[in-house]
Amino acid sequence: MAETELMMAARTVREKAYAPYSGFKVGAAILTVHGNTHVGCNVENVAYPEGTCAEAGAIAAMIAAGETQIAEVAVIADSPDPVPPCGGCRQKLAEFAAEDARVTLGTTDGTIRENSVAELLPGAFGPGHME
Ligand SMILES: O=c1ccn([C@H]2C[C@H](O)[C@@H](CO)O2)c(=O)[nH]1
Ligand SMILES: [Zn+2]
Repeated sequence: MAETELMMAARTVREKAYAPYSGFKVGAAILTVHGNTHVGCNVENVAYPEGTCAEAGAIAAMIAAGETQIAEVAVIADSPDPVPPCGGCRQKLAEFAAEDARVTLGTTDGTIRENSVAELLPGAFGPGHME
């Protein structure tokens, strides 16, 4: 099956990742409910915990562009199996995406896996828990 435009956007931004410490480049692309695409890549730091994930970069770009509603997400890495977002990124995605929003995880060789946001973060902490 042909790769989606969203995955192609993630594939392209992945090349720009700054990952000299892990050598593991990741690209992420967000499609918003308004039909716009925002991309991000991982940005590492010599102080390792200061590094940021590709998903976080794409979310930051979306917010900087004035949008808050994620319709779909694509994430890509050069790995044997599709790499799932880390725990922190699952919570970040849940902040801006409906539970049924699709997250497509891909490898550079074309394997994909699809999950909803709710599948990635079941029982998510949300605003309702603070009422
Ligand atoms: O979903 C993921 C998983 C990992 N990474 C990055 C963080 C770090 O720079 C490198 C290795 O963990 O991959 C992401 O950007 N997104
Ligand atoms: Zn992450």
